[in-house]
Amino acid sequence: MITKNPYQDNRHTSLRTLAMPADSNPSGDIFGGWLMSQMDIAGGFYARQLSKSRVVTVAVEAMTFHLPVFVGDEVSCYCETERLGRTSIAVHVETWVRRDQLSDDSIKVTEAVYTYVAIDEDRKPIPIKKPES
Ligand SMILES: CCCCCCCCCCCCCCCC(=O)SCCNC(=O)CCNC(=O)[C@H](O)C(C)(C)COP(=O)(O)OP(=O)(O)OC[C@H]1O[C@@H](n2cnc3c(N)ncnc32)[C@H](O)[C@@H]1OP(=O)(O)O
Repeated sequence: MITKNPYQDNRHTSLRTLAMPADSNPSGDIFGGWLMSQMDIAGGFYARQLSKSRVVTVAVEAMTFHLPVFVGDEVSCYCETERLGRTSIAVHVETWVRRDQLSDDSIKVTEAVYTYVAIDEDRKPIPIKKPES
């Protein structure tokens, strides 16, 4: 199902890459684990930028694979803050793919909520400064 990608304006783009043959299973579908890894990196960039500190992933919730990803798909991960805690940030990550390079049509394939914790040099949680509104 092709729908309008609400993130098309690139505001929340945290990662864009290409699904390669080495990322696929013998049937030609892209491994879910590869996608989860890309989404973790995307959410990590987002959380790091927001917290201005090193972050580690503490939990992944509500992982849903809506549709398969194929070799050659342009894969984009988009991030939004789901919840900002004292030392943690929950990031809603959506993954959309584009198959036809000549079209702007995109398909939402995966979404999940990744939670990151800001840490110091001793790997201890540290408070995240609230962004000024
Ligand atoms: C331009 C330059 C570029 C530089 C280039 C940099 C690249 C940058 C991008 C790459 C980004 C890669 C992103 C991947 C990052 C990993 O892959 S990290 C590897 C996998 N993760 C780990 O190894 C983490 C292992 N776990 C831990 O070390 C400890 O559990 C933690 C995370 C430090 C937490 O320690 P803790 O003592 O449990 O802390 P605690 O005070 O109880 O809880 C801290 C917070 O976590 C929350 N929390 C704890 N458990 C949970 C849970 N199960 N669910 C939800 N929240 C939880 C608590 O509620 C609390 O939140 P707040 O209420 O403070 O907001």
